[in-house]
Formats: sequence, structure tokens, C-alpha cells
Amino acid sequence: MEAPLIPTAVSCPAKVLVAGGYLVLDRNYTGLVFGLDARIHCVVEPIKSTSGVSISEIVVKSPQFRDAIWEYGYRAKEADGGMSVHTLSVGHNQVLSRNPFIETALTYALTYIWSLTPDRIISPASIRILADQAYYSNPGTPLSSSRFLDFGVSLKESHKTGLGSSAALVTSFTAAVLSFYLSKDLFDIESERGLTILHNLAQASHSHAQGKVGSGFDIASAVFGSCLYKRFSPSLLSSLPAPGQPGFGTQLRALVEGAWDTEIAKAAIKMPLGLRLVMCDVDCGSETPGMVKQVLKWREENATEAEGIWQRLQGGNEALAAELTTLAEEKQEDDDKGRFAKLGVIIEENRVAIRDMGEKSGVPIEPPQQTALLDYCTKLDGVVGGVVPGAGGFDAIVLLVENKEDVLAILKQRLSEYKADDVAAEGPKIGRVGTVDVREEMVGVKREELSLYKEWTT
Ligand SMILES: Nc1ncnc2c1ncn2[C@@H]1O[C@H](COP(=O)(O)OP(=O)(O)OP(=O)(O)O)[C@@H](O)[C@H]1O
Ligand SMILES: C[C@@](O)(CCOP(=O)(O)O)CC(=O)O
Repeated sequence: MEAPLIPTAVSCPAKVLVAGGYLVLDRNYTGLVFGLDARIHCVVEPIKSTSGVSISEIVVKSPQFRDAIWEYGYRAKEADGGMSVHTLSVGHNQVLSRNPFIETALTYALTYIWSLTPDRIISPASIRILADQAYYSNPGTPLSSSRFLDFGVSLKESHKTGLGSSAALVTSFTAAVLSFYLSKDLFDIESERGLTILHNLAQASHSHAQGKVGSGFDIASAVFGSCLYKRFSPSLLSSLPAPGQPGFGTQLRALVEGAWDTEIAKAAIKMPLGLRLVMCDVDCGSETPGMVKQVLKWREENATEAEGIWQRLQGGNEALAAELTTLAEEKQEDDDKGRFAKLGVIIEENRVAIRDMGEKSGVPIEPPQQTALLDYCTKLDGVVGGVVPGAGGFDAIVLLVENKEDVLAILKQRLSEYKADDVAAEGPKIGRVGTVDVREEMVGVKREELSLYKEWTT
């Protein structure tokens, strides 16, 4: 007899790519990614089917958002096509929007479970998703004493802050479903093998849902936390049949359990004592896929010039990682004023190369509006430096700041006074600038206590 299924909860961190935007899309370069302490949690519990008879049904809810409920039926496809997942009608003539990230993560996770245990019956379950405030700029309202706020809007109406919600969601969802249905000897997120399986499976499903555009650094940090990341070869995923197609089941398992060439160096990334990250939301936005397309096209057409910039940036990124590690290993002297001077210089030099990449490719990676804001912040006492993270543009900026209350208080005050009006530049005007309530996080995926969600029972 199969062991009874135990409610299971897992969470994953957000991300910020501090160095290596665009470069990390190519395996010859690396990305320096910090995990952030905003998390997305997924809780899986057994349910009795709503119809009374035991049909195959999984209900997914994101109760902090309106109309965020998705009901799925599932069945094994013929010819080793894996588990196919279809949307069930919720009733009340509600037209609910589909959630491709959830649908794909469920299809891939159930297929992997089925490929390991083809004779078992996958019993009905309910899955709740709960996310920290920092992922969205919509202000939430508290629900009793829960850390998870009620956003009062639909997911369509929410404004993301660019912290990688879909990656944290897909990874924690996959980890929670696998941990719920599989015994520890088949899947254990507290083991190296379990982390690798989770990484590979979440990369495959996130890439499928997202249209295969990213380097996967966001999934890597959702699993492993802060790290120096070298991507997997994109060809690894190209021969996988589409879900439902003959051979998808066996080939997904072979892919997930096979050898990948991803390189994840956790020890290469450290935050020195006395320093922290601060993220600032600039209340604007950019369209990453279009920027990526244009930068890569320019690189292809200007290979020699691009090579020079890419090499300069890679050198700067490596210097940044090395200096952070050196500082983290040093004994901290309280009043050593010059302690972070070298770090500041490395960041400034990286910014020059980033601007070069942007100007040459015609993409506003660090546009003048962001240059002005970064320069304004860098001049403040206790701010070591800052960059446009990830793809850059008009999204957030990230600062490295001395971890002192007065430094943070003055930074917040000066940001609230910041006026973008004086910057004469084409393109959008930066709106209100505020800090996002997050800081770096070294830990990746982790199990959670169910009591965290007691206020969110429906
Ligand atoms: N709390 C949530 N519940 C359910 N689905 C969510 C939730 N948060 C995000 N999503 C899904 O993730 C999508 C947003 O993912 P997307 O990749 O566009 O942004 P992101 O990962 O937050 O930001 P970025 O990739 O710019 O860092 C939403 O449209 C929704 O489908
Ligand atoms: C441009 C790119 O290198 C980074 C994008 O990062 P972000 O989504 O802007 O945080 C793309 C990628 O690596 O997936």
C-alpha cells in the first residue's frame, strides 16, 4: 500500500543579476546573481475530489489575487507522451485566464513523477501559492498577522518589480509537487541529487513556458541561492519532444537525470560583513525580450567590436566577484573608511562598459535617466556604487550600501526627494523612486512549516 500523502510546503527566493546581463546568455561568460529574501511559497495538500468521486483533479489557487484559481484534470497520454494537463471549468460562467507557468510546471512535474512511478495513481491535490510583497508594486493589505498580504487585484492588474516571480513560482511549485508525491529515496530537496533534479526540471519547464529566451540564471538562484552562474547549452533542451508527443515521458526523465553542463559556483559569491544590497524601484518599465534581441543582433553584426566589450565586462564581473569574496574573508575593521574603495572603482568601470554596450547596440541599457539616478545615489555617504541589474533599461536599480541604519535612512530620504525633471533625455521619465523591502539571501529552495499559511486557508 502507498504511504499517505503529507501536506508539503516549499519556498524559493527572488533574484537580482548584479553583473553579466546579456553576457550570461552565452556559455563563454558568467552571471553574478544574488538571491533576495522575498520568496514564493507553494503548499500542496491532499483533497477529496469536489465531485465526490475520485477523479483526477488538481486545484491551484493564488489567494492573494482576485480570480486566481485554476482547476486541472490530468491523464497519462498514449505512446509515452507523459501526463497531459487540461483546464477544468470552474463553474459560475467565470472566464478565468490561463496561467502558462503553472500549467507547464504541473505538466512537467506530473510527467516526471509518472515516469518514475508509472503504476501509481496520482491522487487529487490542492496547491496554494503565496508570495512576498516585494515582487509586486501594488500595495497589499494585511490579513490578520500573516506575512502574506492581500493584493486585492487580479494577476493581470498586478505590477511586477522584476524580481523573477515566474522563476521562483515554477521552482517552488515543482519542488513542492515532487516532494508531495515522491518518497524521499526518489526525490529529496535536502540532497545534492534532489537539487540537481529540481534545477534541471524547473529549467526545462520554465524555458518551455517562457518561449526559450532566458539564460536560466533566475531558476539557478531559485534553487541554489546566490551564485556565479554559467548557463547550460541551449541544445540540451532542443531535442525534447513537446508535452503529449510520443516519447516525452521517457525523454524528459532522461534529460532531467542526465548530465548538464551548467556551472554553479556558490562559494564564488559572498556579501562582506558591513555591506548589503538595496533595490530601488523606479516606477517605470522595460521590455526585456526586445532589448535582448537587439543587443544580440548588434553583437552578431559587429563581432570584433562586441568581443572587446564582452571581454572587458567579463573581466569586470570577475573582479567584482573576487573583491566581494576577498572583503568577505577579511577581518572587519570598524572605521576603515577606504575598505570599499576598490569595490566602488570596479563598479564604476563596469558601468562604463555597460554604457558602451548600450550606446553601440542602440539599446538603452543604462539610459541617461538611470545614469543620473545611479550617480546621485553613488555620491551619498555610505553608498559604494550601483548598477542597472539584469537587462537594465527603465526597471529597478541595485545598490551596494554600507549596512548601517543612518546610511539607509538618509538614502531613503534622498530618494524620496529625487527629481528626474532635470535629466534631458529621450524616452520615459523616471517616476517616483522608492526602495523595495529586500536584501540579499544566500539560501535557495527550502522546506517551510505549514503554520506560515494558517490565515490563508481558502
Ligand atoms: N503569485 C503568483 N501566483 C500565480 N502566478 C504568478 C504569481 N506571480 C507571478 N505569476 C506568474 O508569473 C508571470 C510573471 O512572470 P514574468 O517572467 O513575466 O515576470 P517576473 O519573473 O516577475 O519578472 P522578470 O522576469 O522581469 O524578473 C505572471 O504573469 C503569472 O503568470
Ligand atoms: C538579458 C539577460 O541576460 C538578463 C535579464 O535579466 P532580468 O530579467 O532583467 O533580471 C537575459 C537572461 O540572462 O535571461
